[in-house]
Amino acid sequence: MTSLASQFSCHDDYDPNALAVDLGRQLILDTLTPITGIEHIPLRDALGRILAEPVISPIDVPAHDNSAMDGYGLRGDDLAGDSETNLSVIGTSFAGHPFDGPVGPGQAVRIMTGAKLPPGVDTVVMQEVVHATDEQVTVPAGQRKGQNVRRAGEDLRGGVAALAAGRLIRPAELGLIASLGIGEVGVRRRLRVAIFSTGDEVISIGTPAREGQIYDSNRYTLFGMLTRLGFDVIDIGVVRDDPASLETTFREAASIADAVITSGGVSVGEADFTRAMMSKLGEVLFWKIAMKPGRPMAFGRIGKDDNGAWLFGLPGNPVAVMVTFYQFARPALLRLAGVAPLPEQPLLQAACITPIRKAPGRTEFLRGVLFVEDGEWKVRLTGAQGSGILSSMTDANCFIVLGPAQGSVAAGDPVAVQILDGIV
Ligand SMILES: Nc1nc2c(c(=O)[nH]1)N[C@H]1C(S)=C(S)[C@@H](COP(=O)(O)OP(=O)(O)OC[C@H]3O[C@@H](n4cnc5c(N)ncnc54)[C@H](O)[C@@H]3O)O[C@H]1N2
Ligand code: MOO
Repeated sequence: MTSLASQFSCHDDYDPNALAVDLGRQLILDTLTPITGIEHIPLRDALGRILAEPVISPIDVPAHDNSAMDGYGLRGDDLAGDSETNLSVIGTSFAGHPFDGPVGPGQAVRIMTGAKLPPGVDTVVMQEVVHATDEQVTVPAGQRKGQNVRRAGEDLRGGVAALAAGRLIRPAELGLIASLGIGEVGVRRRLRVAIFSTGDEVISIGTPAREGQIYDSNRYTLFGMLTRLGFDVIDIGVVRDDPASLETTFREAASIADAVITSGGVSVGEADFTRAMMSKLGEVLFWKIAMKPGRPMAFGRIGKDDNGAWLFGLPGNPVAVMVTFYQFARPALLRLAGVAPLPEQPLLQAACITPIRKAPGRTEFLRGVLFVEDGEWKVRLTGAQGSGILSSMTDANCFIVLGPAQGSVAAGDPVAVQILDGIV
């Protein structure tokens, strides 16, 4: 690997004292190369996985011209234009049971939605607008040749890539692949991510907390965020602030995972052995990011080749873990897992009803509740915003993103909002 330090320090904008959020994110993305390895799996199992090869359509979808309405199929040239058209009904075309014979001038067929157009038919008139008996149909003036017809291949063309490699398979992709008659797909193997927490004060649930001890929440938020991305999570537990245990754990984690995420120990405290151990075992950069929360962060690689893994050393504070995960680790891990570069998630603009004090110079990610009032997007703060206050995340449905140039926000000012949950 090219030296991370040399790569990053030669960047014009690099400031080791406070790296801009966008720059840090980009530097990480530029460093990572996706994992390799393809698994061929049944379609339903592919939900949430990433295509390792394109899906080539073996057929046109739809396979034939068909009706978009229940009504009458006819020849567009028969339409009289400004007056009614009378046609004789010679049969019915059902979806799955087409009317095979040709439809000649002056003739029509009863046709259902999805039914193949018989030869000669190029136009469908919906049944609600006609007068019809079993033998005869009267079509009103004003119908257009070619209307209400779905053309063969208008969704997907045979021989062409319907989905590119690197596409995340969501419900829409499952349906689209199924529409091609394909029951198995080639996906990237699942990304393996090891997590552990550090700190003598941190204990796992199940152990009674003594004075000064706290329950580990970071492994749970990390487990949740990683699992929702479809990754395999290897939970290593809590590691004491002790160099020997840290060294063993880092080595083991790097040998079994593609990426290791730790929380705590990246600041400058006297018990921050994690930081020293990361430096000893790999090429790791310690960043101060110009953001709040989530100022200290480590990124790099520990271990060598197959025994190595990418490292994200997130700060210990529970909200800082979630913010740095969403802003840095999430896009990086998706790239590592093989997702093709994603368009930037669009930020919404909303009127902030809570005034916020802020000095320019860093990006702040405040926890907010986005809502609609009087037809307008509005957002309010969840309450206290300390980086240890995890209830500010549970109450939130969005981050309010105040960029580096932004100063204080007055009530009613527009702010950028990043929505936490989508519907797909
Ligand atoms: N002199 C300075 N002090 C601090 C700085 C600084 O720049 N200079 N930065 C502050 C910021 S910002 C943060 S964030 C923290 C990050 O420090 P560490 O990554 O070393 O984290 P810890 O000190 O280990 O823990 C911070 C905080 O979070 C609690 N914690 C840790 N792990 C967990 C866990 N698994 N579950 C729940 N809570 C956890 C821990 O008890 C501490 O309260 O440093 C500041 N200080
Ligand atoms: O910025 Mo620190 O990361 O929580 O408060």
